[in-house]
Amino acid sequence: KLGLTAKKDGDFGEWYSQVVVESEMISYYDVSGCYILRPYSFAIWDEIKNWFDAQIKEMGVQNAYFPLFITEDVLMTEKDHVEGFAPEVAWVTRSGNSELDRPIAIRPTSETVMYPYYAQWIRSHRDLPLRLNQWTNVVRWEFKHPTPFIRSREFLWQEGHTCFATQKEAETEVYDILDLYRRVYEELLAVPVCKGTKSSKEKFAGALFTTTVEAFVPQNGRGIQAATSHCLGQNFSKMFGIEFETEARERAHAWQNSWGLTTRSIGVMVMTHGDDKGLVLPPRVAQVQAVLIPIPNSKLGEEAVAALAERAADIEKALKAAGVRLTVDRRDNYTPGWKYNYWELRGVPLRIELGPKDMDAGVAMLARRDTGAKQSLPWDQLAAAVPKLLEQIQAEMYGRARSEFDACIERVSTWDEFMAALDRKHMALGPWCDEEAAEEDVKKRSACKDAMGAKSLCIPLDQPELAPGTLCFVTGKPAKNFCLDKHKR
Ligand SMILES: O=C1CCCN[C@@H]1CCCn1cnc2cc(F)c(Cl)cc2c1=O
Ligand SMILES: [Mg+2]
Repeated sequence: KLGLTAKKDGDFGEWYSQVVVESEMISYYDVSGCYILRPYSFAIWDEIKNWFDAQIKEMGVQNAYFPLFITEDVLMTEKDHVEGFAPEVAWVTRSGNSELDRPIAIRPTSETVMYPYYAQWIRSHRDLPLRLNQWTNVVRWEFKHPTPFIRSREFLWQEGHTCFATQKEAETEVYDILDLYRRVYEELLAVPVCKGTKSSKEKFAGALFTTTVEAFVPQNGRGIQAATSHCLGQNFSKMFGIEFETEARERAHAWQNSWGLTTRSIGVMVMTHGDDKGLVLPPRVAQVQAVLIPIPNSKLGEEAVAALAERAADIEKALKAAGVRLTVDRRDNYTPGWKYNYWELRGVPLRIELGPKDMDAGVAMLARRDTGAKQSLPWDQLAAAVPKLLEQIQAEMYGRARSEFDACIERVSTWDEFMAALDRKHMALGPWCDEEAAEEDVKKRSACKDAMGAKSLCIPLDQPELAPGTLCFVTGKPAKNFCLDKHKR
């Protein structure tokens, strides 16, 4: 069975689920909230991992691996840090048929696993900076509706945990990493994001401040936290005793950061670019960037069949030599039309047709997956043109998504304008006093029968001009900055 029955502008959730399953990215699994990442989606995680890993290694970050398990005592090192999260911690309580005398937690994140050892390893300023990262899975037994890639009880991520001697070094890294996250989304996944700082209510309680890249799904008006980079200050180093002797022979607590990007990024890419025919993959992360489909004409003699096979082999060789990740679909048990649907469903950025007319004319017909545009090219121009066309597709996919994202942000200065923007499933960028009371107020006043009110996504790093005397659109107090909000559903 090929193709989708749901429409992206119809039942979005059903459309999304069909796309990720029919394109063979995901299989549902018999433990609820868990999914199988099949090769087609794992290849995208590989691309993201290869790029990001090379970047952080260039910054001097090293990879390591810490255990999956956390003892109850260690997890509870900072009771109030954990208490809000306690319901989502998964525990091992027995092995075989013998109960463990103390339950052991499965890591939901690794601060409490790593930091007691950071305290052992860091003694002197010479041991700093210590910058470790791990590519792992984590488990959070969430009860909200699970969605492939977006919210699952086990997911893959990288978690970076770094220690510095000074606040300045730590803060610089927070923003360096945040920009790498922006680049993962904008340059690899062609997904626009907004860089910002979380409000005090939305930030991670253990952090001094939290920075984030926020994505947006116009179809359902939902903002999505796409990655996060925290400055932890000295909160955790004081909690875990990560102290060092400074050059002036004084004792000081390390300044720490932690930062994470998860497989949610794949889901955001699917939601942003997919259409009613299925996936649309950005060429940078597409395992198959182009598929060549030779179309034999059974009426012609075997010399035509041989010529087609030879030409296909020539084109394959030339494009692979040009660095194009190409597949040739030579299956003789499917029609060309069937193959077109098959590769469109899988979002392959470029189809190259080689039919009888093309053979006569010495050309190949190129069809773009993102726009459907077709163009024919002489064989000897393919090796130069196809890589450029793939780059053009990447840039235009980003450009279209960026302008749609920007069109979904409405500047507001009054409560009514704020509610109107949210009701249009847009984000609202408004001047506010940046106080928790204002956020509580927004959440309560905006909660109407169907939506659960609004929440703030972030305080964008890139702030509009705040005219003196501008008032908070919620409390009427003097505004401090602009905050980006969206409907919570
Ligand atoms: O977001 C990141 C980036 C990567 C490293 N970690 C931080 C903070 C994670 C917050 N957080 C998030 N979720 C959690 C869930 C839990 F069950 C427990 Cl016990 C703790 C947490 C928790 O601390
Ligand atoms: Mg959570």
